[in-house]
Parts: sequence; structure tokens; C-alpha cells
Amino acid sequence: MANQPSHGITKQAQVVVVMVPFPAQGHLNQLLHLSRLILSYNIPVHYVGATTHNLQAKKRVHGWDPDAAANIHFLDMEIPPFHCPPPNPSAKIKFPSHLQPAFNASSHLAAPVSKLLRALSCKARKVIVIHDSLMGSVIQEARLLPNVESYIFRSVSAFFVSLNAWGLEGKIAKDNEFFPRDIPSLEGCYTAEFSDFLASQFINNQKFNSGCVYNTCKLVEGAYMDFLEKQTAKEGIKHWALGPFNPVTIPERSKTKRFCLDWLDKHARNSVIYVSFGTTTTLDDEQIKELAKGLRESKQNFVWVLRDADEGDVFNGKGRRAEALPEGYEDSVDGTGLVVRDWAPQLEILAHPATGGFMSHCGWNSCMESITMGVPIAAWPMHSDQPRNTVLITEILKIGVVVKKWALGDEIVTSKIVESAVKRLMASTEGDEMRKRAEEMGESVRGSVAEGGVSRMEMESFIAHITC
Ligand SMILES: O=c1ccn([C@@H]2O[C@H](COP(=O)(O)OP(=O)(O)O[C@H]3O[C@H](CO)[C@@H](O)[C@H](O)[C@H]3O)[C@@H](O)[C@H]2O)c(=O)[nH]1
Repeated sequence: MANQPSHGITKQAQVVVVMVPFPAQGHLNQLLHLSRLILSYNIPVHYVGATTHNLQAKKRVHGWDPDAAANIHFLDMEIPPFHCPPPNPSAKIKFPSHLQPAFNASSHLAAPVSKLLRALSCKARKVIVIHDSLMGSVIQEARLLPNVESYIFRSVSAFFVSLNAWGLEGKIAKDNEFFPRDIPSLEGCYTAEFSDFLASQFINNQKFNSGCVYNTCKLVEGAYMDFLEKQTAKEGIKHWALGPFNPVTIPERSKTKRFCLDWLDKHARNSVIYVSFGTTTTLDDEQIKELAKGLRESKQNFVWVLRDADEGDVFNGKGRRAEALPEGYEDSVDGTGLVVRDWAPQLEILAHPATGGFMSHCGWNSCMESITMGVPIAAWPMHSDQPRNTVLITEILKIGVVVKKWALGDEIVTSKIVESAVKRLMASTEGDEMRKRAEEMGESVRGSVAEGGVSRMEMESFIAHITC
């Protein structure tokens, strides 16, 4: 460990928080953002992970600088080396199965995390562990320590958790007005190996759970938060909607030296669609060509982040697929389209006034970032929770259009489909209405973190609960 566990504890009476994130960008990111919110209550935070994952989280975060924050301690744990193959663009199931060795390797954190928690529990009055729901096995030994409490972080929407966690699909559709009747199946969402991994973590989660926290806002998912609260009322398990975790405003200075933000500066308000599929999607060459053509034919401005899924070690991966684009493509869209191959400042792009739409796979970070910044979504789900998030965005919140219906399976999305979805979102009255709704929702969500706002009150309730 680079840092010693005793950092940040000065007297017996303190409460400390230990974050145990799952080693994938969409998870590392959320718990790092949550750390910033907890730190603002003067509670020290220990962020625990393998050295490479801690570095990844810090290097990629947008909207604040963890290195400049006081009282956050990155505990870089050494784990045995693991090898992940590169992503496979032609895999039938789009779930990033190449990352499974990294997921499995996280079990090596159990021993150092236990050691850390034992050390902290001797010095602090209370140790609050906030762990990803996929890291349940890593914190089990802490059950034996009298002053350690464990809170499960659900990295997905409350809507998705409501549908899955208690296996209620059939019952919900009939009994509850807040759930639509047609819910996409989970077939094709995960590999069998990952489903087994999920199941094993959930068995552990049930053994040691003081409550659940979510990166959502009651203004967006209040009905589902209430639903979850009722489901676990008998066990006394509470649920807090502490989001949005991401900063709701972007500091001006972080815009420096960002080519795509300068490019956006030259475009009119709401005239650009941002296209990005997170860190776990790899499209095959044919699909990249169809997407490229569809974007050009739509005649709308776009910023497209063309990257493969992350590799196991993001500092060694290529992350780019330049060769798949049709010859001369970038020249042919010069001025209207920008292809980005590096890590893009997504939060800043979504916050930019020129961005009026987001073509997204509907990963939960992307959904929350887009909702916060008031940008409607063209939803193209790839795997995991994304098909169901698509339902939340398009049917329930009505702030988006569907690009690809999940029922189409692994069928290619043609350029015509892309073109029509982009035009529907960016150049139609229906799209304008969605943008208006998204902007209104964004404004209230940003307001919810201010004094007296609903998210601020949830956070205050959580802080009061863990410090009492
Ligand atoms: O060039 C890039 C690419 C991505 N991002 C950020 O990377 C994150 C991506 O997260 P997300 O949108 O959630 O997508 P995934 O990376 O695919 O996330 C995985 O984890 C999420 C949380 O569990 C799930 O909801 C998704 O389905 C799952 O694929 C977001 O914060 C983006 O802002 C950038 O900032 N720049």
C-alpha cells in the first residue's frame, strides 16, 4: 500500500468512509464522484483499489481534481498481475467479457481491505464501508468488526434495480402503474460467466448490508426509490438517492486545451449531437461504417468518440479504431463532424450549449450526466442494464428516442436507421419537445443539490445516519 491506513484519522471520535469500487470505469467513476460529496462534510475518505485502477479513476475524472482535494486517501493495493485479452469486435454478446479476468482479480483485494478495515476500526469511532454491489465478497471479514457498517452502492438506475433485485418482473407489470408492461429481456445482456459472478456477489451482499445508496435523484426516479424502500421496509434496509454524483457545474478552467470543446464553441446552441458508447462497447467494422454514413447523411453536426471498449489495463490499450472508417471520411465531414479517438471530456461536452443531443448506449453514468446537463438521448443499448435504461429514458421520462430496439438482437443498425434517429432527435418538433423536457429536468436536477433541494436533503439524511 502506498498510503498507510491511519491517514486522515486524528482522534477517536471520527467517522471515516472507505470506498470499495468495482474495477471498471463506469463504477470507479461513480464512487470517486461520491467521494467528493462525502468530503464536503469533512469526513475523510479512503478510496481503495489496485494501483492501476486508482490511477485510472483519478486521471479520467471530469469536473474536479481529486489530487487537489484534501482528506481523500488513495490506497493503492498491489494485486497479482492479471491478463485481459483485447476486446472482440465480432462477439455476438456485446458485454465486455474480455474484462472478466480483471473482475475476478478483484478478489485479491479481500485480504488487504480486511487489514485496512481492522486498522481503521481501532482508530475511528465508526468505519463506513461503501462498496460496489459487485464487490460484496471483498468486505465480508469486516462483519466481525463491531464498529464497521457496510452500505451497498448500486451503480445502475433505481428502475433497473427495482426490476431485477427481487425478481419481480411479472408481478410489477400487473400491479404497479409506474412500471411499463413490456420490459426488455435480459437475454444477451451478460455472459454466463458474468451472471455467475453477479450471483456470487449478491449472496455476499445479503449477509452484510446496512443500506443502499444510488446515483440517482428523486426528481428523476422517485417512484422507484419509494418502491425499493417498501420492498425492504421489513428488514429495515434504507435506500438513499444521493445523485447526481457528477458535478452539476463545470469549472471554467478545465476547458483549456480541449480541441473538441473549442470545436463546439464554433457551433450554434443545440446544433450538435454527441455520439459515444461509454467504455465497454466495441463495434465491428461494418457497424462503424454504417454509423459513419448515417451521421453524415443526417446532415446534422456531430462529435463522435470512436473508441473500443477499455482494455484490462487502460494505460496499455489502444482504445481507437481509425482504420474502420471509410476512406476520406473525416475530410468529407470537415466542419460538420468531428471524430475523437482519445478520452473525451464527456461531462464538459454535455454541458456545452452547442450540444443538443446525445447518441448513447445508455450506461448509467452517461444517462445521469446527460440528464444533469439537460440533453436528450438517442438510445442505442448494447448490453447489461442499458436496454432497460432505454425504457426509462424514452418511455418513462420521455427525453429520448430509440435508435435500436433491443428485440432486434445482433442485427446491424443500418445507416438509414441512424440517419432517421438523428434527424428525429435533432431536427423535428418531437425532438424539440424532448429537448425542452430534458432541459427542464436538467435544471431541476442541478437545483436539487443546492441547499434545501431534494438530493441535498437525501445526502444530509445519509450523513446524519452514518455519523450518529
Ligand atoms: O471518451 C470518453 C468515454 C467515456 N467517458 C466517461 O465514461 C463513463 C462511461 O460510463 P457509462 O456511461 O456508465 O458506460 P460504461 O462505461 O459502459 O459503464 C458500465 O457501467 C455502468 C454502471 O454500472 C453501467 O450502467 C453500464 O451499462 C456498463 O456498461 C461516463 O462517465 C463518461 O462520461 C468519458 O468521459 N470520455
